[in-house]
Amino acid sequence: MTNIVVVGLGEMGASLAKILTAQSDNYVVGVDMSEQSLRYALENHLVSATNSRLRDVASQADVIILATPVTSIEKSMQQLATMSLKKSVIITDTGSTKRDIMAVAEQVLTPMNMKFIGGHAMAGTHQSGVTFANENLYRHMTYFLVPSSISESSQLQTVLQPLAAKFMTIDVARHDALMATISDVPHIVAFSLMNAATTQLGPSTMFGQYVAGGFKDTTRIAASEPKLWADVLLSNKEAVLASQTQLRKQLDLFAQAIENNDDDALIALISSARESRENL
Ligand SMILES: NC(=O)c1ccc[n+]([C@@H]2O[C@H](COP(=O)([O-])OP(=O)(O)OC[C@H]3O[C@@H](n4cnc5c(N)ncnc54)[C@H](O)[C@@H]3O)[C@@H](O)[C@H]2O)c1
Ligand SMILES: O=C(O)C(=O)C[C@]1(C(=O)O)C=C[C@H](O)C=C1
Repeated sequence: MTNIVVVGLGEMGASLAKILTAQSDNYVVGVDMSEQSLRYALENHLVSATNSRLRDVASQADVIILATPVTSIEKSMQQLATMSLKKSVIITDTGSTKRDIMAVAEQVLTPMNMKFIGGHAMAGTHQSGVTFANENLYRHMTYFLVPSSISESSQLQTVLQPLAAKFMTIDVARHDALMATISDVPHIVAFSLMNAATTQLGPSTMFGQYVAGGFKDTTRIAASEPKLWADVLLSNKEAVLASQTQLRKQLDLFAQAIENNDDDALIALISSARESRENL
């Protein structure tokens, strides 16, 4: 029997818990600060048992999965470093950025000989909370793994095999630079588009009836959880700011071309984007 503790029963954690609980050789304990989420998880068989305190269940765990916002993941890692855990325990997380989390791992877990493997699935949606548990969330999706200096990922991959994800080992710097461009700045763009629209048009209830696919597609992720995204953006500060500079340059190129009535420049900019999007 593999004892798995999942901390944070939101979309990512509850989906993991649901898939792992369905395996008869797993015993999955869900931990969350929301009593309501714990009750929902138990009633809907997403977990085998629940507890509101990591401290009460960590010592029995073979695998601990931290699936809360990034700053809470770091706090849990610091708490785990002070606890008496199984020697063989594997600790992992689901955080969207890896630099700060891996730094905490090396700072507090490695000295205690606790193995940590950073995890991040390129899955999920703008929705949050336990009711969005989805057993197909990870299927065929890229799942990045970042082992610490004393760990390797094969054992964790075996435990997570039921997710049917595509596991890929990656180094921290490459991961976070990639995320800045393909996930973090796109969220900033969606938040900014939404705020720019309401600044110009008033509350979205005033213009919602007129929007079609263009606005809906480009702003879906503006409905994401604020604390989660504040944590992501601040934990990938340098890469996000660098990527945002590139975006600003692109916006300036469009502004210039429009200002100059430069049809050729606009067509070149749009054609280049169109070709890249078609080849995505
Ligand atoms: N949503 C996505 O698209 C996505 C994708 C990949 C990775 N992630 C990462 O996975 C993590 C979880 O994201 P999510 O979308 O599942 O979030 P979520 O908002 O759906 O769920 C977070 C859960 O953590 C609980 N929680 C928060 N702080 C806690 C604490 N200190 N102790 C116990 N429980 C706590 C909340 O009650 C909630 O149930 C984040 O680090 C996020 O960056 C999210
Ligand atoms: O599809 C969405 O709603 C997402 O935001 C998923 C998404 C992304 O593509 O940026 C969000 C955060 C990541 O950590 C991984 C995936």
